[in-house]
Amino acid sequence: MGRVFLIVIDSVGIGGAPDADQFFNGDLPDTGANTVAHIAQNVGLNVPTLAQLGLGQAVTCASGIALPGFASSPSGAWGAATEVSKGKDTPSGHWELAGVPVPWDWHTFPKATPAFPAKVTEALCKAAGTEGILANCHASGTEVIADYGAEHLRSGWPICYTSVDSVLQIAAHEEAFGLDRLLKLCADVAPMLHEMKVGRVIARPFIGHEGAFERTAHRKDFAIAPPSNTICDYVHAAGRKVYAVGKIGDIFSMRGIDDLRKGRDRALMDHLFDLSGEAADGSFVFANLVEFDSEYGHRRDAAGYRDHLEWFDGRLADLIGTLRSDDMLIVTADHGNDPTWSGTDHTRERVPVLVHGIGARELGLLAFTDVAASIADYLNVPYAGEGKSFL
Ligand SMILES: O=P(O)(O)O[C@H]1O[C@H](CO)[C@@H](O)[C@H]1O
Ligand SMILES: [Mn+2]
Ligand SMILES: [Mn+2]
Repeated sequence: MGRVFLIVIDSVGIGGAPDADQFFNGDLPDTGANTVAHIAQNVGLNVPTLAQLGLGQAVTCASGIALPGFASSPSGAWGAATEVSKGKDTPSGHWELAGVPVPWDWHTFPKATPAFPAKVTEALCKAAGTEGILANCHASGTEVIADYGAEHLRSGWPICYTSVDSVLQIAAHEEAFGLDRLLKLCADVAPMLHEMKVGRVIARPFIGHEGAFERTAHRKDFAIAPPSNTICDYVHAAGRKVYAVGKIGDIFSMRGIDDLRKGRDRALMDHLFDLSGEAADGSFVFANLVEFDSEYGHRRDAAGYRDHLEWFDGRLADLIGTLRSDDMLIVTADHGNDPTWSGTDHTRERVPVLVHGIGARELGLLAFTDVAASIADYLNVPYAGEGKSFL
């Protein structure tokens, strides 16, 4: 029996979200944001594997923009999916791809200083054993450690910040503050934040000294559990194996997941090659590659984003070459993060749905939940979630 490989390339949006005007970066709405098209138009983009799967057609389907130089007759099945959840964040996107649109309004913090209400600050101080916290505002994670890292080393106070997403992020020095202490701090305050419908408390450890602080790979997300069964739960309940690669374990609070493999994107691709060889018959491999978003999208680095896409494209060609003829592979995304846009936040966009293994055809405009319904259909497992199979 074939397997399904679902790869979320984090933030690789293709524009055209009908509700983009309701989402903002600073004062500017996300209307017109288009991660893939703007990278291609501004710094060039050579991704023959994704193009062959139908990326160019998906961009046109999502946003009406025609990209020159992309394959004219794809050999994959291609579509563009529209999100309905009222959040342009990672959990919203992944849960909805997994069949569960978010049923509530996320709690976000105001763009003010202090951003956090007194009860949250008090809980942070109590859990950290400190007199106060640093930052307490909206910030970019690399800038906030450059701005407050030295003060953090002097005072020992954790650096607490947020964004337009429903997050409370805590940055602390891995050696001076301690990684275990940071993780415990996040775990201690997470239940209170989840109660407030704040989606995630995120540990953001860093190392280095003044002028040369650097985040490490030990980031950990403490996320609210999905409100109902996801495709992982359905596949797992049917007695099939579910393999998570990258952040997927955190995003789904490990629910319905049998096996977790982590690392940076390059290592995650290696895990996918291993799983192409060893994943069980009828299993589901669910991967997230985050560096498009964390290293290039939020940093507004279009050339870096392009280079990472081109690296992925080459590895994807090789990965497809190792799959079995009865496997299905889907490449999609969870939201946009247009590196040419204003601000440093995600952008509300449609996402590509590029499918290898079901022949060449146009899937057209899809719902995010159609991805989950199609995976259940392909694996022939009972599924009572939302969405319609595109098979
Ligand atoms: O600037 P950094 O710390 O990377 O923050 C980003 O990471 C958060 C979680 O993905 C997002 O909400 C965004 O603010
Ligand atoms: Mn994301
Ligand atoms: Mn992000």
